[in-house]
Amino acid sequence: MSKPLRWGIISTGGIATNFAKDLLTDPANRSASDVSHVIKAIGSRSVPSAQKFLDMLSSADAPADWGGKNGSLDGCKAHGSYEEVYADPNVDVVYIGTPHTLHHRNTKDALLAGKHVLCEKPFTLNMEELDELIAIAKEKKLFLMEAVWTRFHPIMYAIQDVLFSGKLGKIKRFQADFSMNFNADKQPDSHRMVDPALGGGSLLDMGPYPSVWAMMTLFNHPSNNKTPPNVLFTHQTIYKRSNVDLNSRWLLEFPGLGGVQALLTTDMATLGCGEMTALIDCEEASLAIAWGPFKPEKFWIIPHIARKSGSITEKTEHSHPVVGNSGMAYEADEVFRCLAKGKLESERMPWDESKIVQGWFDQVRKEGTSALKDMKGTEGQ
Ligand SMILES: NC(=O)C1=CN([C@@H]2O[C@H](COP(=O)(O)OP(=O)(O)OC[C@H]3O[C@@H](n4cnc5c(N)ncnc54)[C@H](OP(=O)(O)O)[C@@H]3O)[C@@H](O)[C@H]2O)C=CC1
Ligand SMILES: O=C1OC[C@@H](O)[C@H](O)[C@H]1O
Repeated sequence: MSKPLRWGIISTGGIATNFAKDLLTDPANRSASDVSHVIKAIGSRSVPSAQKFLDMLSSADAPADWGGKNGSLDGCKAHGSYEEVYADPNVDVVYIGTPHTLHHRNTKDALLAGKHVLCEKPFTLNMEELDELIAIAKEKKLFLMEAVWTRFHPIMYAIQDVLFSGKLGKIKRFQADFSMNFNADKQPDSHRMVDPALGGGSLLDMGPYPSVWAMMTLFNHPSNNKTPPNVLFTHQTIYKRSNVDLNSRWLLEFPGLGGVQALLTTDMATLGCGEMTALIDCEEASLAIAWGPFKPEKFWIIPHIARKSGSITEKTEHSHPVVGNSGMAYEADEVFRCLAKGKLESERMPWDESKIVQGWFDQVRKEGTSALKDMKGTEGQ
């Protein structure tokens, strides 16, 4: 195994907490004998908050307590600015867990300081920002990846195996949804789901998940030959209080799959059914993916028995849990493996696929009426 990968963590919010804890879990519990992660720096907008985060990691419960006991936090510094993490010589790669509108600024600063970057979803606010980051990564020969963790989960590989084997026949129709009630009315104006200045609304926060299922099952289907879909229509309903989108819908058509249509939806004010997140209707049966869209652990193959068609006769349940971590360690392992091989981008989460999804979001925003419609990014700044 190569040397441990030395992480710097930018921000101390909800997801940075989950990610950092997962770095401290035992890779053996997820059968990853070839990786090793250590955390060398925490960056927050204030020293007390960085220190509090470090203290929390140092006293984390199982399974994240493994790292503390095994030296993964040794020499970790609590910095009162993000810049100090970018400049820290003990850091190889920076994880960015800030609100959406800061992703471009933070990633650019880290790359310009010579660090590899794993940045939370959605990668950027618009295509121009993303193009600029990719150009910098290429020029400086640095690794760059959008942290779409679901791509690396055991269930994603299992679902692709079933669909790509052809045993369900051709895919005919697709729908995927992320609906959850964020109780926006009860949140302060500054909440990242409410505030347009932080990239609020359902599209940018929740949209990566219906998108990941469409990308991994349809776009990456061998018969599709990586042909990008057309966006047939888009719609957004607006939250009057702050003018962000309460829900978004967009309909894709995949010419490479004979015109399969995919309806993608997000809602931040409506609870979905809570059982299912995506449905893929195929010739021989349907494949239904359990909730939640970010980390389902089960899927079902459902025969067309009632309609007396299809060759599959039994409904079957398939369980593929995340093991020994909360689901974010797999993407960290991908970063380790890519860097060990000297790669600048991941084949499982390539730049071009981030760009396809970014293109959908740009179109949905431009065709909608939210405050984010004409919002300028920070590219070039
Ligand atoms: N992969 C996944 O499952 C998930 C991903 N996410 C993504 O992670 C990112 C952050 O989400 P989440 O952790 O829920 O957000 P939080 O609001 O919990 O945390 C965001 C952090 O960003 C830092 N920050 C810097 N500037 C600001 C600002 N102006 N306002 C607020 N915070 C600021 C703060 O850290 P500090 O004060 O230390 O600088 C803050 O704690 C988003 O991109 C989101 O889409 C979110 C949830 C799940
Ligand atoms: O990425 C995410 O997944 C889980 C959701 O609760 C969260 O809002 C979103 O950012």
